[in-house]
Amino acid sequence: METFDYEDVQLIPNKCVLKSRKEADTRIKFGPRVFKLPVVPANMASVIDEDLALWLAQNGYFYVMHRFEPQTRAAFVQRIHQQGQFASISIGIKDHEYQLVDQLKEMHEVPEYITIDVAHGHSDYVMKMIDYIKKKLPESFVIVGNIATPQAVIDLESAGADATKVGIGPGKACITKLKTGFGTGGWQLAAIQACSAVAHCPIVADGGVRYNGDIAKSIRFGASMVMIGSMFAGHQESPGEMMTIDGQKYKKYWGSASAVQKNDVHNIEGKQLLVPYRGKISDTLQAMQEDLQSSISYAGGRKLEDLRKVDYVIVKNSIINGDQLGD
Ligand SMILES: NC(=O)C1=CN([C@@H]2O[C@H](COP(=O)(O)OP(=O)(O)OC[C@H]3O[C@@H](n4cnc5c(N)ncnc54)[C@H](OP(=O)(O)O)[C@@H]3O)[C@@H](O)[C@H]2O)C=CC1
Ligand SMILES: Nc1nc2c(ncn2[C@@H]2O[C@H](COP(=O)(O)O)[C@@H](O)[C@H]2O)c(=O)[nH]1
Repeated sequence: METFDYEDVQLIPNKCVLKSRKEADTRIKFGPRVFKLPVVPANMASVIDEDLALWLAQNGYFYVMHRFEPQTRAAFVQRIHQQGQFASISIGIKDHEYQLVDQLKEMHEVPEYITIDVAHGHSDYVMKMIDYIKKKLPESFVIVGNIATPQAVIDLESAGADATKVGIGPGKACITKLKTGFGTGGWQLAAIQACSAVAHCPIVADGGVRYNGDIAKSIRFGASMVMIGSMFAGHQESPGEMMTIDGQKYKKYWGSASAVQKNDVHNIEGKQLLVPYRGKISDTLQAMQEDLQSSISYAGGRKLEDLRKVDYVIVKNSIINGDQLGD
């Protein structure tokens, strides 16, 4: 298999058919709804909270609320539905997580989207949870992750997944590749290509995006939606604490499997770091939209799908993407 990552690939332009980049359509139908952009902030406690989730929904963006305040999830679904917005939550696979599914069913509060969020998603226990959700809440669109291989896509789609989320180890706050030797770190883009080649359902590319152009590359290699953590963690609206060092502003960004998140020292596969402060999230989303419109124009197209057809070259190869172990 040919391996490559975001920084190894350049897409090749085609003749432009647009008078203005504003004509390029970045909308995506994902599950039951259409969103302005094929981009979603990561379902991490350092990236999203309930206020940001509501803002994203109200403004036409997809969101996935994290699962690290487990007792608040049912009330969140109820509250966001009362405000006329869609509910999109995360769930784990431990025994107590089945009670949340039961509770939502009893409350008649069906989330439009449920993301099964575990480190190693290609698992019998994940398939058991898919089966349970599909029996109890069949109207929910179920996204399942994280995975790294075509076989995982095949198995999870067979088990009922409506979308699969690809990316083990490419994240900025991730140390899985260093601690376990496993994952898609250094070949995340090739993993997206391999997984999408067998997929019948949408693929979410998750982790490793460092520049807006990586969104277009993700779409080119088969993603329908792109999940991003570090590039969304530094905003005014982001949950992390603000810090000022030598006059520069930063926000804290920590992994979901970090000691900070787990409050534990066992099975740590994430770290905490500082990311530059970036101001309002609406400005970042606007810039992402403009850059993606420009990408569509370079592709010689009018809409997102036109990115799928462009040629590319591999310009070099990388392994670790510049990431390092934390303290
Ligand atoms: N995308 C990525 O590269 C990664 C993402 N993460 C994120 O960190 C968070 C915590 O994930 P996770 O630890 O799975 O959540 P949980 O703590 O909920 O663990 C999931 C369950 O699966 C079991 N399990 C078995 N094998 C594994 C394995 N290799 N890795 C993890 N669990 C395993 C765990 O048991 P036990 O703990 O006893 O083994 C536990 O019961 C999630 O949000 C996840 O997305 C974490 C690592 C990698
Ligand atoms: N191995 C780990 N991966 C993690 C952890 N927390 C989150 N993640 C994954 O990273 C992406 C975001 O990646 P980024 O490159 O955009 O910052 C996120 O969606 C998860 O899949 C962790 O503790 N360990």
